[in-house]
Amino acid sequence: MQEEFVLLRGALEDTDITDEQIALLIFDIIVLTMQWYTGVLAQIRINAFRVELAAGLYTDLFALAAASVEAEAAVGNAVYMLPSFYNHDCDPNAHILWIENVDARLKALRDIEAGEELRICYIDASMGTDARQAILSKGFCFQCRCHRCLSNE
Ligand SMILES: C[S@@+](CC[C@H](N)C(=O)[O-])C[C@H]1O[C@@H](n2cnc3c(N)ncnc32)[C@H](O)[C@@H]1O
Repeated sequence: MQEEFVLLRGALEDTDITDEQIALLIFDIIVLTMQWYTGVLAQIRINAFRVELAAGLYTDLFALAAASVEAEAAVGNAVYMLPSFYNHDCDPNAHILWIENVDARLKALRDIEAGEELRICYIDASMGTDARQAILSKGFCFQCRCHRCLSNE
C-alpha cells in the first residue's frame, strides 16, 4: 500500500499540476497523507460489491447462486455508480446479482409498487435486530432506520 501511495504522489507530480497546486493538495486541501489514502481505500471497500459470477440462465438462479456460494466464487470487488445509491433495508425488495459478466443486475424480490424505493440488503439479514444494528453502525457508520429495525423485528 505504501508503494501505491508513493506512486499516486509521483503521478501527481508528473502531471501539469503546478508545484503550488500540489502543495495545496498535500498540505491544505486534501492532506495527501497515508492516513488520508487509507481512509479513501476504506470508503471504497465499504461501498464495493463482492462480485460473484453465476454463469448460466436466469431460470436456475437459486441453484447457480448456491453453487457460487459453495465454491466461494467471488471474482473480485467493484464499485458501481448507480447501485451505490441504493439504500439498505433489512427486509429488502431487491437484490444485486451478476449473470455471465460483471454487469450488475437488479432482481426484484417481490412485487414493487410504482414509485416505491428500491432497497437492497448490505448485510446478512437473518440476524436479530441488535446484531444487525451493531454491524451497520460499526461497519457502515449509520443507524438503520428501515421498517424492520424500527419495529424491532
Ligand atoms: C451507499 S449509500 C446509499 C445512498 C445514500 N442514501 C445517498 O443519498 O447517497 C449508504 C448511506 O445511506 C444511508 N442509509 C442507507 N440505508 C439506510 C438505512 N436503512 N437507514 C439509515 N440510513 C441509511 C446511510 O447514510 C449510509 O451511509
